[in-house]
Amino acid sequence: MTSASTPAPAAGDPAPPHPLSEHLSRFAPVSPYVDFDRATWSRLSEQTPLPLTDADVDRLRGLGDPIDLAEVDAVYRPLSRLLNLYVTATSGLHRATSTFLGEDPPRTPYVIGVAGSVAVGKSTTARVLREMLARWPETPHVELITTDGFLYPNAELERRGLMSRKGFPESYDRRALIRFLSRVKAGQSEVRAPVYSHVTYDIVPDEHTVVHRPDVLIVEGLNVLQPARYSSIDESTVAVSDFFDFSIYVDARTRTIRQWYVDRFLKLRRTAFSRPESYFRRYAELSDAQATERALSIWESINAVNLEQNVLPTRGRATLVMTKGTDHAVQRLRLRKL
Ligand SMILES: Nc1ncnc2c1ncn2[C@@H]1O[C@H](COP(=O)(O)OP(=O)(O)O)[C@@H](O)[C@H]1O
Ligand SMILES: CC(C)(COP(=O)(O)O)[C@@H](O)C(=O)NCCC(=O)O
Repeated sequence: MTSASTPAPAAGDPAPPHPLSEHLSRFAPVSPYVDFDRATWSRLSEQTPLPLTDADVDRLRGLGDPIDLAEVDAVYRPLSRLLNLYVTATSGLHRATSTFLGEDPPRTPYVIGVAGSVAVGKSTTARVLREMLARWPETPHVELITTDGFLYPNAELERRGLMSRKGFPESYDRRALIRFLSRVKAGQSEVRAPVYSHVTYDIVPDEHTVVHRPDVLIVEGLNVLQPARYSSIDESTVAVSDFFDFSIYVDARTRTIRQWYVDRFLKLRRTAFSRPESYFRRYAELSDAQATERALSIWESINAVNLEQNVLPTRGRATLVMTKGTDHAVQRLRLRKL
């Protein structure tokens, strides 16, 4: 009912404020993110050239990830432009600090973390970004490491009772990873990281990747956004993410990722699992139904638990959250503005 002193709203007038709106807005959390749908995001960098070709994307695509040039154009072109702006701004900030201190330190690498569940496609995201960023004249030298190299070797995981918790935060040598990152950030000319093999399911003895003072280092792994853990034995409470200048969380619904994990497991039977040195050799002979059952059991007992308990809770710490749909295409992007 409308009273005589309150004229009826005309069509097109804004809705009157809810009587409690002022009160409620005082308590409503302000999102630190600005939200984009795919189309709005893709329009953000129309002037930026796309440096990759179909052949490049074919080479970078991970197993089970159907990424194509249209996806790179819509999602990664704006992202590489944004990162180029951030890299330039950050190096200006470092120069200001050096001027203030009267020092001439080595150039500090710009470090980008890529987090998300097992099988969500972090590797493809990290590889495409590496390629795109290396095409900018400011950052020709981009290196990529995955945190699986810092998992404890299986013998040590067994000693600690952690063989069924591979990928959980406690299965990594966190101090070694932090040592590695501080050396890279300090501009050391050669920093070594251990190597993990998905085929032997273990650290490769006596093998290392060497990072040579990159302009940008991309660090990809499940747990890279974990907060520091305080421990009275380990006096360091530094987190891996303290070394990041930017971080990306690759996201999708859990039930979608579970399907991707199962699909990939079925494909791996014909490739990696059938190699004589494969830890999963016994799975190569399984029927589709048996392999699906095995994959679901690994997913539910290890990867889903880790996702829910450790990985998903770190999503809100990322600078950018990229959310994929069931077809792997990124549908939504949230960029931290606060
Ligand atoms: N059992 C396996 N054998 C061989 N390669 C694997 C196996 N599991 C995963 N991979 C590969 O290892 C890489 C990392 O996988 P994962 O940690 O699940 O991250 P993501 O799928 O998010 O990139 C991917 O390229 C994937 O195809
Ligand atoms: C090696 C991984 C822990 C991922 O390591 P990351 O590079 O993300 O640190 C993961 O891919 C894995 O193998 N998890 C064990 C359970 C499984 O086989 O799915």
